[in-house]
Amino acid sequence: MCPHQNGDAAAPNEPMVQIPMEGTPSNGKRGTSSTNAAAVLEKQKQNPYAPRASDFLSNISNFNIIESTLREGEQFANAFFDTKTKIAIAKALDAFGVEYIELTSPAASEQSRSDCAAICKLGLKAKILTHIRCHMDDARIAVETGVDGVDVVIGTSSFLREFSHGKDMAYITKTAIEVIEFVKSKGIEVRFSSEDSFRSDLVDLLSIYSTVDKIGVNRVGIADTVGCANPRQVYDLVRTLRGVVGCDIEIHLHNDTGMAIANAYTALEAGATHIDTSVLGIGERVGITPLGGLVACLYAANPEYVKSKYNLPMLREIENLVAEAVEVNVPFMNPITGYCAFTHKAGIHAKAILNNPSTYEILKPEDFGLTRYVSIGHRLTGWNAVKSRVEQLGLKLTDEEVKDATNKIKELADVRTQSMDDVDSLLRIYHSGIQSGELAVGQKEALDRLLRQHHREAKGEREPSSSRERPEATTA
Ligand SMILES: CC(=O)SCCNC(=O)CCNC(=O)[C@H](O)C(C)(C)COP(=O)(O)OP(=O)(O)OC[C@H]1O[C@@H](n2cnc3c(N)ncnc32)[C@H](O)[C@@H]1OP(=O)(O)O
Ligand SMILES: O=C(O)CCC(=O)C(=O)O
Ligand SMILES: [Zn+2]
Repeated sequence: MCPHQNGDAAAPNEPMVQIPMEGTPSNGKRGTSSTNAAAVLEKQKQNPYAPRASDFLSNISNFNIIESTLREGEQFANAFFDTKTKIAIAKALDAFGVEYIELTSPAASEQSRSDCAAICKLGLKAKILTHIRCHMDDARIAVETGVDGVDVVIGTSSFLREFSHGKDMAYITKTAIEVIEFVKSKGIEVRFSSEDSFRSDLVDLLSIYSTVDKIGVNRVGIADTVGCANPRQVYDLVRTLRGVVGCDIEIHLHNDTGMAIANAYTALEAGATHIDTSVLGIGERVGITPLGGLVACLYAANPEYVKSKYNLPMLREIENLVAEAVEVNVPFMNPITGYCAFTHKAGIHAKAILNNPSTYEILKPEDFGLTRYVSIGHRLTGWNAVKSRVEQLGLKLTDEEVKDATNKIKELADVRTQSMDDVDSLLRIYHSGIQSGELAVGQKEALDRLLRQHHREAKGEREPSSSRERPEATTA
């Protein structure tokens, strides 16, 4: 079980030191889209990766999240959300600050319809959307639920036209107009999306988007339904569409090849305004752009893009809520909340992290209500990490002595990873040996004797800790 799911911060099965957050220098900030051209050019001279003047289309500092855990997420094979769980997830997402919450079609089942109506009555700040087929029957049910908007979708690729609904572009266009005008007549938002956009004919796409834009659709949506798109294709399609429609542009990206976060970021750079996410990325197959991963990616561009809008420390709680609801663990490599997301191990990393966490961290754990750790009791450790533990324990050792003790930790860790208790006892024994004069730097046999003596004394009081013991994280 991941420690996060026990409500604990990241902490792998190794001894770790929690290190201070104070005085952490801010991450290198990149300019915003409002930066003037001269400043941008100057910045580019210093950093070729800084935003370019041509990035005028970019919405990375100004975007909306359409959170689809309660629609796309319900399509995850393991998902079953009862009413109570749906309400808990909707409330948590609202408290986090997402702009929109998308719900399963009320045409799916009677329970789906009544849950949709119930969530609409919660009075959340987030706008509530439901997601329907491009069909008048679905639209009539949707507008009666009390939603703030309806997301309409229909497949435009040859695959879907042939093997799903069997309709041609003329029929799709005619029905889209009818459904959009009907939803608009109810005074609520309407979005039109082409399913499987990246395998659709570009002329067909631009033609239907242009038509629905002209009749006043609020947003058009692009969907990488099969997860086949790469960032360059996403950039090209969104940028082209940006030149064709005046309305907002939403994008929905599946993660079959692991591109969903990169593609979402690129879509914003190209002028998309709304990104679909789900918590932990759950959805059909391997799902879509994960909320946490998107937040991490935008934070890395500039922390203010997300800090100003979202309650970042809630992310872990929301992920745990959804993970529990769909009976999965938060993946160990999950951005931000993964088991070891803020744990540093190798000696070279540990030294630099202790001097300045930004050396090896692009995300500040404290911004997410999380804690940074340095792992010590392993063969990759270094004397700087050990010294920081020595200081935390209030022991007085010279640098030479810390290096000597570090050699012993490495020798022991070559056999098995040392727990925090193991490291602490070794350091205390080493320290008292030095204080009493029983030990001096380099006296390996004397140190071994003192350690053996300690183990004999401890025997019977407690079992030696196992190499995979749950670590204690100590406060700095
Ligand atoms: C890529 C996506 O994730 S899109 C969203 C997917 N979401 C859902 O499917 C919601 C849950 N779905 C359901 O509960 C059901 O599939 C329902 C209620 C929507 C439809 O159920 P059924 O009427 O039994 O049809 P079934 O699911 O077998 O087939 C889908 C039907 O919708 C039609 N269809 C498929 N996509 C669309 C579309 N975008 N617009 C209009 N009609 C469509 C198909 O042609 C088929 O029609 P048919 O009954 O004439 O064969
Ligand atoms: O409505 C949309 O834009 C996307 C629908 C969907 O889930 C998909 O195409 O994968
Ligand atoms: Zn999808």
